[in-house]
Amino acid sequence: MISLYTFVAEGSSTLHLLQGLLAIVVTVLCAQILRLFRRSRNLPFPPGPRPSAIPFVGNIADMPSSHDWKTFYEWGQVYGTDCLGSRDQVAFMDTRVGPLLMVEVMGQKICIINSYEVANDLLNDRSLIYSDRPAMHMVNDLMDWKFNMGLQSYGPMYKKHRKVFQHGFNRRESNGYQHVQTRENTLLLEKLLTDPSKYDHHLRITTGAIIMMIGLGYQVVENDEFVRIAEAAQLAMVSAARPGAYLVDLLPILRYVPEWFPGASFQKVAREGRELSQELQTKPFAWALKQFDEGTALPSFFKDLMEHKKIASDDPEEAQHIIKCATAVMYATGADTILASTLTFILAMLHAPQVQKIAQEELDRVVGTDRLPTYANREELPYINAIVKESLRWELVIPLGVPHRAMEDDVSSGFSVCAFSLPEDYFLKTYNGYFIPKGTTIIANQWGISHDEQVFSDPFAFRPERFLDKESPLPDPSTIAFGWGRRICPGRFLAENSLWLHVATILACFNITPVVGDDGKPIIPPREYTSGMASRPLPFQCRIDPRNDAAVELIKQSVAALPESY
Ligand code: HEM
Repeated sequence: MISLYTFVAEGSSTLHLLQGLLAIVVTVLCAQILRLFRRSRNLPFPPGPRPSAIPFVGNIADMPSSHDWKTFYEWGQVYGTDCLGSRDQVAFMDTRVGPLLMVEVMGQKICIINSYEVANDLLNDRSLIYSDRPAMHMVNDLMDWKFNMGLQSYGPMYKKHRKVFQHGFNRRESNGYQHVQTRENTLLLEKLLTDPSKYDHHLRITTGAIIMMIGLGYQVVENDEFVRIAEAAQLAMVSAARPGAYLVDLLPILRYVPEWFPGASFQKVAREGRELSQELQTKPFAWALKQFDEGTALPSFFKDLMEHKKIASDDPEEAQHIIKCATAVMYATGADTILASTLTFILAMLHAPQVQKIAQEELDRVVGTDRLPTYANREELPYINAIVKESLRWELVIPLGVPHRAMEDDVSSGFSVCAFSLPEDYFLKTYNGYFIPKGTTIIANQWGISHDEQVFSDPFAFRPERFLDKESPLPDPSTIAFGWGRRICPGRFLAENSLWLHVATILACFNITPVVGDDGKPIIPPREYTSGMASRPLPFQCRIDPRNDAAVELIKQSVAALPESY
């Protein structure tokens, strides 16, 4: 029997035990709070413009309204040397455009990377923690672009979507589509011969035709409805997807504000974008499905996936949904990007006429003038290959890439010898002295990286020669222009194949020259580009004339030799 004394005694020892436990819990909690406090107080974030004194709004007033990549590059020059890090790191950072910056907008931290090394360190080497996407409420939720795996969070469903792209557009599969690119490109040469002033229109049709045939087995026609839908939907999306373009991305509650509410004009933009997105997802797919069911579908990415549904998912319904999304993504993103890079190449030929001459000399020497260059000549044409690289570097199709998101605090093991002493674990919690917390949006300023003059000297000049120096090779621009790590563009092999053929064959057959003004002087169009997630040259005039009679004859013969249809 327990006496009152024992009860009190046992009760008091239980009490002591509880007190002891409580003390431990409180100590652990305090330590955690202190750690968090110390982290937020002491661990420095990367440098950047000073935020507003008004709480929460942060750098909203500093954010550019267009061509953000140029502002971010300029910020790099201003804030570049404000860094911690090892002596080597300081020397490295002192001489460069600021490699890593941070701003905060409405509580959202945004890291901007201006350096190839930092982009590689974070987005390639640590892609395990940097492969997510920010939520992008305007585009994903309001405009219904959730179908686009390029904007999806990194998780099991995203991985299924990504797998079908890896399967369809790895290097070997992409090379399997060269016959489509060759045919459509030959038809492009004929159009350039007949009506050169509409070169941009012809290129638009060609890039659309290539993507529609490869994606769906669909042959485009003049004023094609599917091309129109894809272009309009894509345009709406890239305008809205620019980081910080819409407040709803930072204040998701605004999603519920009705369209009629004063100041809610973004809801109208969203509704129009949503209608286009829905057309994009359903109309071409319904056409392709009909062909497939009737047994008349031509070989394509779509047909291959329908015949091997298990690549997408073991569940047939889910598989069909993934295939529908993948084909819509393919023609929504594929055509415009290839078009933009080819337009950049044409603009560059006006800015660097000597490049054209050297390329034509190489083509005449290696390929001759009685046939068109083909993919089989690729290895033998280093200067043409260098023009393709320089076109991807000189101006970027997606200047800021697609934003990534840190899924964890970056706890790299970077270390440093500093002028002042810091706790031992300090550099275990930072990237070269800076702390990048979970949830930070990461923007790789691909335009800034490609114009870092410590890497690419005279970065604004179009100089393919820079890639011919075997002694000190430069980073390949395709390792910048197509993005990073696990989110790297899965269409890059296909895109490079298209761009290469456009460059090689256009230069083999035509001279690209400026139009001449009334004063008899050549008019070199300025390097002006559209703003948004994707960018392309503003419309410009140029002359595209056949090099000689032999070139005219060559194009005619090449077209005549094409098979009637696919
Ligand atoms: C010159 C042409 C192209 C350029 C410059 C380009 C560039 C890019 C870039 C920068 C990204 C973001 C990568 C990242 O998050 O780090 C991307 C993603 C993507 N691209 Fe491309 N791209 C091109 C052509 C294509 C083509 C032809 C296709 C389709 C076959 C395609 C399909 C995609 C897809 C599906 C994604 C999303 C990848 C993901 O989030 O996992 N792209 N592209």
